[in-house]
Amino acid sequence: MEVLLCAATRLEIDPTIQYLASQNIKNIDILVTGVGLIAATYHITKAVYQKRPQLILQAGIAGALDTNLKLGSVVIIESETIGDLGVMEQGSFRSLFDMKFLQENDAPWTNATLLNATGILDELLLPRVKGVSINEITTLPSRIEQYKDTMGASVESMEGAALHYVGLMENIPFLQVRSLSNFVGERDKSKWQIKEAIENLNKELIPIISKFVRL
Ligand SMILES: O=C(O)c1cccc(C(=O)CC[C@H]2O[C@@H](n3cnc4c(=O)[nH]cnc43)[C@H](O)[C@@H]2O)c1
Repeated sequence: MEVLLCAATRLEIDPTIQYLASQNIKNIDILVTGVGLIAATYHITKAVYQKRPQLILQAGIAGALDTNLKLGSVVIIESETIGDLGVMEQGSFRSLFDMKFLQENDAPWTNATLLNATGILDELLLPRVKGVSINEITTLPSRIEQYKDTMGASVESMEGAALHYVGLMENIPFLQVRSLSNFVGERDKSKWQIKEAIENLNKELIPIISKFVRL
């Protein structure tokens, strides 16, 4: 099976890149997309057309919106939304669905979410959560509540929805794996656990990859 493994930054998947190189494993393409939805969408789409992978894995760190989640823990994403695509009007946020630019089940959306219904999640024992992707890293408490309460999201990233959108549109199985480096809204980086999150993410990645590819 040809697998495309992508991340926003090389640092996030560097231990896995090193491992794959040390084992001389060739049927996994590595893609560093850059940070953000636009860069991720462009680079994933380009790689899909050039390589036609049978599985796209996106791995990275993320912020936890749900304070019951543990920093450093690894989760898989069952659905994605885009948190800040719309308009702030009279104190409340209206999404493209609220504005009627999109219907909730227009492809590739299912009930206004980008759902991973490929069955891949069933093969893994990791906790499943809902993700929200944003362009502007969230700091406002009211926004955090909105993403949690209105969108049901537990984790926030800047690229997840790009993977789900492209995977669904191109009918390619995909999996988003995230490790929680910080609580959303916490800008004091001394309280982030980036090192632990990257270590734990990469510890999970090799067993996940080996489920789909002979290593
Ligand atoms: O500061 C560092 O040492 C460092 C090392 C590796 C990666 C980073 C990043 O900041 C990566 C940005 C990447 O992480 C996701 N992310 C992480 N926390 C959040 C958050 O609270 N809200 C949104 N996104 C988050 C995001 O997907 C970025 O691509 C820093």
